[in-house]
Amino acid sequence: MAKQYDLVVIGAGTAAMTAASKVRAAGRSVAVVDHRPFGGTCALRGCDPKKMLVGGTSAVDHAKRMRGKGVAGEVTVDWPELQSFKRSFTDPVPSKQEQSYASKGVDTYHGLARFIAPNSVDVGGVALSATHILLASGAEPVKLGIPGAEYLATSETFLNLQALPRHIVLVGGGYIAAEFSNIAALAGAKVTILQRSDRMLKNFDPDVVGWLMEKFTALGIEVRTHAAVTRVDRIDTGFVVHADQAGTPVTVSADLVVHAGGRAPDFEVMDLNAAGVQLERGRLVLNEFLQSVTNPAVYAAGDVAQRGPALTPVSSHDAKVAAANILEGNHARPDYRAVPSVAFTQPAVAMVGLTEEAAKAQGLKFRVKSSQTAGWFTARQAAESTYGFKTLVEEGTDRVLGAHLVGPHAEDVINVFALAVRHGLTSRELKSTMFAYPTAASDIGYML
Ligand SMILES: Cc1cc2nc3c(=O)[nH]c(=O)nc-3n(C[C@H](O)[C@H](O)[C@H](O)COP(=O)(O)OP(=O)(O)OC[C@H]3O[C@@H](n4cnc5c(N)ncnc54)[C@H](O)[C@@H]3O)c2cc1C
Ligand SMILES: NC(=O)c1ccc[n+]([C@@H]2O[C@H](COP(=O)([O-])OP(=O)(O)OC[C@H]3O[C@@H](n4cnc5c(N)ncnc54)[C@H](O)[C@@H]3O)[C@@H](O)[C@H]2O)c1
Repeated sequence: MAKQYDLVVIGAGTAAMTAASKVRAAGRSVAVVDHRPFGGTCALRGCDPKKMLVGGTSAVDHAKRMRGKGVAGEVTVDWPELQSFKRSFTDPVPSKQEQSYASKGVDTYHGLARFIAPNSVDVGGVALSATHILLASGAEPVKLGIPGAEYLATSETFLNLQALPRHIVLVGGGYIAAEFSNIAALAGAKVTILQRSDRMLKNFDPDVVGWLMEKFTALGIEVRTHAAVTRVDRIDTGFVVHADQAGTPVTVSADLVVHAGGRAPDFEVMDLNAAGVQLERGRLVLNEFLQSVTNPAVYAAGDVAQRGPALTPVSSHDAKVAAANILEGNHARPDYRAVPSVAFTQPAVAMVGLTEEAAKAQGLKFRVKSSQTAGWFTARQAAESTYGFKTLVEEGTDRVLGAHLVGPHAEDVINVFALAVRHGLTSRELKSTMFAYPTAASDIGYML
């Protein structure tokens, strides 16, 4: 006989923890299912382990920048030690998460969840039925559909490398390529990025990314744009990556080839047909309440929902919305205004709100202020030559529409702009705010 719950959550990542906790706190019975260690992508295979590695490589970058300015000697990354440092965070995550679920009275199941009926899933021979089922099953690297794709290492493999290969090729030029190239280059590897588009980090402002590319060059990272990877061959000494670079076939040899070509949900294993959950062009068909339009028992949150950007804060935001609708009936809608986004390069690049292109497309009248500011104190004090910004402010209302930053502490300063954009603060209000000095946030007034 099937075990009965008010809510079954598929996945045990960020979205799952938020939704399960909220629904359980309201007194409902909840089960969480994952076929991998509990904790999900961000804590185990994404944001957090990545940032632990960045902790080491950014220290090396800073030491290098300060050489001849009061810091002497060679500082290098000890990769195995840095990996141990990372594991000091990641290793305890699954048991902590399971303890957290247990302490809340949430049941946990290990195995792949597969629908067997509109309200039921099978997990390794155990049937779970529920009034509601939340898909919080995240995303996986997309299938690149090229010969030799099986030779590509995933981002997870890269984050767990016990030894750093000499030459790494990254297939793709988005977030993962930007961040991993910096980690690998600062740890001593030769890095080549093969990016199909005309530039890296397409979500970010082109000028700001252009300034960042100068730093990539300084780090020795080779970025090839208009280079679509078409095939990967395995040879005795490693791999040969074939690409079509602006119509010309090129090859690059590598010791490791890493998939950085995008992520998408994998619905195959879940058998959505058995639940009557409709997909359209690879996406769940959801209403404004994050509920399946064809099976009202099913909601979705986070990367699997593909509604907001595939970022951790969006997963928890979606989960709060879905939990509220499950508990109280449909009334909450996700609000994706001003989701800040950061690529943790050296230095970080960050954005929030509208790009110039998007603001123009919306027919808005706005002023742009933009400058490279390596001469400002924030950059000089950090001995960082890459520092710049672009801000968009609406004419008439004076509302801050968007901010695009690259430089020391951009990953933190962007949150102040996020507050302004989300809550409709004006440029005047931001400029009249006192920020502690000397901090990078104290530059905000000059950026507007
Ligand atoms: C390398 C990397 C770095 C990143 N860095 C950042 C960052 O710095 N900042 C940021 O905001 N975002 C970052 N992200 C994105 C972020 O990790 C995701 O947006 C977020 O973790 C998604 O959370 P989620 O709860 O939606 O899904 P996940 O955390 O992916 O959880 C889904 C879980 O569902 C399980 N699952 C899937 N199918 C089934 C099934 N059928 N049965 C049972 N279990 C199943 C999976 O095993 C997985 O554990 C990064 C991603 C990657 C890959
Ligand atoms: N700091 C962060 O917030 C962070 C970090 C890492 C990942 N993420 C999340 O994970 C997602 C996946 O990251 P990602 O970097 O894999 O994807 P991405 O979508 O950021 O970039 C993928 C890039 O790969 C290119 N590409 C695809 N196939 C290619 C091919 N055959 N040859 C050459 N280029 C090819 C695409 O043109 C695209 O520009 C991100 O979209 C983001 O949501 C976030």
